[in-house]
Amino acid sequence: MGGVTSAASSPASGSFPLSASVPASASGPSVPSVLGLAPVVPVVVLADAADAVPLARALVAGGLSAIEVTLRTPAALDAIRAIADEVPDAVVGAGTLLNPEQVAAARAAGARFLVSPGWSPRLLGALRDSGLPFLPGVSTASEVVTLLDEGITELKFFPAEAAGGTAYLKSLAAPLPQARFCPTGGITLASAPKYLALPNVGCVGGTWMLPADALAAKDWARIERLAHEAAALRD
Ligand SMILES: O=C(O)C(=O)C[C@H](O)[C@H](O)COP(=O)(O)O
Repeated sequence: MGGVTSAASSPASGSFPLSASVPASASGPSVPSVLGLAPVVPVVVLADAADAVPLARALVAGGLSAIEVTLRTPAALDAIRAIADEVPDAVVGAGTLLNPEQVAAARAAGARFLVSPGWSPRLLGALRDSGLPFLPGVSTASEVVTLLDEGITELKFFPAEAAGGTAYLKSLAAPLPQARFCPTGGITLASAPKYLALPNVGCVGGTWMLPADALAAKDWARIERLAHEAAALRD
């Protein structure tokens, strides 16, 4: 596993104007890889932070211990904090990060990895400086080339199904084999194995194990069963 290499390699000087606006990460030990955490990462949208701990316990019990909590709701930071404090077997991360302020807030809440649906130079600088493993979202070959040039080899492919799915990822693998992805967006229990079989895919993200009606009913047993089914995809 290559790990998140952004801290290790700096762009060739003058190679791309982005270099000027992306602060170099503080040097330090390399951080673990998001793609190495788990084959399936549940993407959680929580309306009520009180649901965070029982939900995380159900996911962990089902075998999904890397959990991305999206910053799409006001409850998200409290949810991350609660999982970090009370579910030691979970590895909680923050998703839907759009700006440096959210990166700082997610890190302070206890997020251990960071995910964004896309990237900007400012956001990328904050992700790098966080010292945490991160996955910036991309959906085109040019973005992959741009971020590879910045020394970043682990990426989220979003929105996976809408942007071209497995065929697109296969096409990227030929010229850009060093880029590895966590495809997310529209992936299901049925389609996940096709993604996980690709050499440039390290994990997939999705919400299929978190149906809205199960969340609304606080049906943690059902979510645990669905998590178990998803976790079995690694076998
Ligand atoms: O919130 C983010 O940061 C995102 O990038 C969006 C999520 O990855 C998708 O919402 C996944 O949801 P499904 O398509 O239901 O699997």
